[in-house]
Amino acid sequence: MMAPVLVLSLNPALDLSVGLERLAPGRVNRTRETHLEAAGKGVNVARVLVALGHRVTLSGFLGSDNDGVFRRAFETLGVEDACLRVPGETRTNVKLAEDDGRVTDINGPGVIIDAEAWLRLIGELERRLTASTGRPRAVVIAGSLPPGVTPDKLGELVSRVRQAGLPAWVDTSGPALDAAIAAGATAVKPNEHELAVWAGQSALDGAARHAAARRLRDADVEEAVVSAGADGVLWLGRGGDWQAVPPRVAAVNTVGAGDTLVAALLHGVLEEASPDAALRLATALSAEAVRHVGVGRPDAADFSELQRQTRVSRLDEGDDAGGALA
Ligand SMILES: O=P(O)(O)OC[C@H]1O[C@](O)(CO)[C@@H](O)[C@@H]1O
Repeated sequence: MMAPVLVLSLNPALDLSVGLERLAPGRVNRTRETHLEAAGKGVNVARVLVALGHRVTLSGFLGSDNDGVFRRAFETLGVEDACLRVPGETRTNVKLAEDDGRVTDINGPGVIIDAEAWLRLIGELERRLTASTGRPRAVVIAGSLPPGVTPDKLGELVSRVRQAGLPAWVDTSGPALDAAIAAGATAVKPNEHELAVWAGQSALDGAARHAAARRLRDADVEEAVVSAGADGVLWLGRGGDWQAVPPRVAAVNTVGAGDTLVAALLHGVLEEASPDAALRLATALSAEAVRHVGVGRPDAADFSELQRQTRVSRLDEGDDAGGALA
């Protein structure tokens, strides 16, 4: 079994994925298929880490009124369920996936977290960070903040993880991203839009995106990772500046691709893979994810081929890197 990881999902979601030919706003639409799944960024990260062989404990908050789908998913996956139950329902997020690959996300705010629930989470985190056995090797905090959890509170989680001497990988956006960076997050993964917001610009591409990613790393982040859909991934970290471009795939549903990237890249770092092999695996798995509803499947029959077709290059030296992580 590979390194144990603690994942904090502060704002999980039931994802209702709806496949339809073309969305006609304001009209009656007929769906082709619908699929309800336990999700949210932290839950998706946990799924991928488990598929890659890690022991995963998931904590955070779940509404006690509708936790059945989550309980069953965690049991099936073999994820240790350390989620705290709070009164109410976990939000349902709707994902409208049209035939041309366009996806419309409709995400709810989440269940209200009061001071008592927050203290319970801090207690749970401290127990995990100081456990004499099964202590995690890394902590991932992924997703938006539910009502009642301020960016400062997210910063408190990051600080506690860092004070315990563990890496904190954070995938969030807006003021929460600022707070995570200020608190010393080890790694952050905005997408290109979230990076533009962070950089105070309307949009970023090419050299401007690379420059903003450099600023992010220089904000004292060890690993700055930027996902940009079919344009690929920028990874500026301790192993240098890297870029990966995935092979073209038929996009069915892009939801979960970024979560797949975070999990698979952390896997590579924990397993001490070379930067090019780690980035190749993570980028290829993220491309695999967009071919269907849900996260990337490392057991896909053509996964080695997807890795082989992923172009990885070093930006600060200019040499093309080869090799795939088995
Ligand atoms: O926490 P946020 O930013 O609202 O995002 C939640 C959504 O993100 C996803 O995890 C995909 O990244 C979905 O499963 C979920 O509905």
